[in-house]
Amino acid sequence: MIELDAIGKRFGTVDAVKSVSLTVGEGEFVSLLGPSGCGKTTTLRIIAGFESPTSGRLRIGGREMNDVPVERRGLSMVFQNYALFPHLSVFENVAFGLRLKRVAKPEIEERVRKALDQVGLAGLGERSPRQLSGGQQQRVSLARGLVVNPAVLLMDEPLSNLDLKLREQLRDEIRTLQRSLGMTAVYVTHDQGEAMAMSDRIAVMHGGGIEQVGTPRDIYERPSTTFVASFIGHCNLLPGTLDASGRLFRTPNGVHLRVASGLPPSSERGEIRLAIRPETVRFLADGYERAPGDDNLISGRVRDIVYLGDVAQVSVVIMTEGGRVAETLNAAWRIVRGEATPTPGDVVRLSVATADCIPVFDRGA
Ligand SMILES: Nc1ncnc2c1ncn2[C@@H]1O[C@H](COP(=O)(O)OP(=O)(O)OP(=O)(O)O)[C@@H](O)[C@H]1O
Repeated sequence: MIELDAIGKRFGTVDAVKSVSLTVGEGEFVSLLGPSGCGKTTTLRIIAGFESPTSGRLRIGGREMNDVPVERRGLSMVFQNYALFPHLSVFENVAFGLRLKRVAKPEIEERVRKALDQVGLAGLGERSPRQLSGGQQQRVSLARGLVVNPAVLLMDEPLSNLDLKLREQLRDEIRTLQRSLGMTAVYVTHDQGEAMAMSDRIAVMHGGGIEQVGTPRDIYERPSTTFVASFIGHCNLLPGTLDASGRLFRTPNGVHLRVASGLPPSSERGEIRLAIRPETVRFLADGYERAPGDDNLISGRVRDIVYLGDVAQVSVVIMTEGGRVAETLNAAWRIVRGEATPTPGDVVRLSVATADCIPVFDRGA
């Protein structure tokens, strides 16, 4: 449905977007996720037609769009700040696009009522936007986007002005509506939880480029770059090098870990690190001298423990076979009521599956 082919955008000397290629399928919900300034809004504005790319091609529904004006692209955009007309009623705000298109009056009536109904605002059409809460105002702007039956709905941080509870409620509503209408959606956010909960796929952006595209689960469980591993959730990132087979990782302090394969060709790689999610580290019962199956066995001493309610974050200083002190590894200890947790100074044995030791590389911004 949407194809970005090596899209770039330069403002003066700033490369806001660098050779972004991305395909969004019909009916798919894709998020552009990344920190402030990484180029996600600019990418969305290029899809919308508010900015023209400096390089690359954009196609929507198979049609070249580079020179097509905003209003002929068949899409709607929902903004962070709602962008409602304060002097028009809720009804008129939603009807605005239809009036521009000279849709007949009775049809406008019907479509606006339906759109207000879809976003849970039935009966509030005569109010002024000023008489609505932030969440209700964002619902109006969503209804205004939906009422024109767009092939594509673009959303730029639509929930970031709302409080947490409302954000969670609205994100579920938007997702349900998008699915039931079968609309294609591109959603910009810097909130990883939002991207995870809503998206079919996530494109993680950094420094104007895409670092990785994948399902929320791919991105979390199989990060391919250092940035993705650290931006999404918590992650240990051990320094070190891979041997020639690509299956054994060595840290500068002499810790050896067998790893998952699957790094891209060496030409693309910068510095390598080993990504290990804390919850994939298992604590072995006393007396274990070997890790189960093919897993890595790690011995260490507990340095610190932080209680977080459902889990405790345990930082363990790894000890090499020669008894030397090496890198620190954070592990998540699942709290069970009434059971003791490790305490600082304890010697522990840990195991991590080979498949959960993931070499990642630094793509560089
Ligand atoms: N009109 C503009 N003129 C000059 N520079 C711009 C313009 N718009 C964006 N930029 C720059 O391009 C880069 C990317 O901006 P963009 O707004 O796309 O990032 P973003 O990821 O959406 O960030 P945020 O979450 O803060 O909105 C930034 O360095 C920004 O300062």
